[in-house]
Amino acid sequence: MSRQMHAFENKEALSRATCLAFIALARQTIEERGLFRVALSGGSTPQQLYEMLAETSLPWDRIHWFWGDERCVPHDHADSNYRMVREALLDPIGAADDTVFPVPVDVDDPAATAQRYEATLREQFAGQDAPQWDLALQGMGDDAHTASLFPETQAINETDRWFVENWVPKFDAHRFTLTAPAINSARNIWFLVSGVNKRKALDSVWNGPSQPAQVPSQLICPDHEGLVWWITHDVLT
Ligand SMILES: O=C(O)[C@H](O)[C@@H](O)[C@H](O)[C@H](O)COP(=O)(O)O
Repeated sequence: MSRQMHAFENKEALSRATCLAFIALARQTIEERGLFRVALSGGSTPQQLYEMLAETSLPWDRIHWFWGDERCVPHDHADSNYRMVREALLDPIGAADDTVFPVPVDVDDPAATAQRYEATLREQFAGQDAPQWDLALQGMGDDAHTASLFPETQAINETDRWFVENWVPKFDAHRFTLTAPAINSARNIWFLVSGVNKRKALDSVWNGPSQPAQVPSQLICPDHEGLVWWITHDVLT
């Protein structure tokens, strides 16, 4: 597995660079295959990227938006990744409903929610062994989780399903997440990581012993060239 790392002075520079790279990749992909399918990360780091993308001009009708993970909350909840992306990007660009594929959260039935989204993904990526995203955007927590693959949780062991519910003891709540195989199948996987609080986690992912149960971001190791880490200098030891 080859992996690249680009380091930037601050989050604005990181967001601007990833925005330019996103535009280039999307244009090239749409030219070659007519459609660009991206699995979005939640959390706070990518929000500025989404806001910058909203100020650009792309063939939005040829971009399909999916979520790599979601919280077990209604779409209008402050913690919803869907709400964050809608406000930062999808509403400003006027994304058409048929290009947006949110996780259909039913807070009373997490299992059914995950099954329904899995069915959506298998429909959208029909005939594939795993969803071949053109781009999967990943964040990383200070515990080295990515998406909602948290240390010592059930979802990190899932290898057949593409999308699952995951009980996360630290939040005493369910989350929803792509499984590692359903992320590794992406043509391009970009981690966006910023903040001194991520330093230890990044070091454990890059330089530590292989222990994915405790360092879930180590599960993201595609067998191709497309893994790129976009980080700020403060994350480097
Ligand atoms: O739903 C989420 O929260 C994310 O998908 C999660 O995996 C996030 O990327 C990390 O927790 C980093 O979050 P920050 O970018 O807020 O540090």
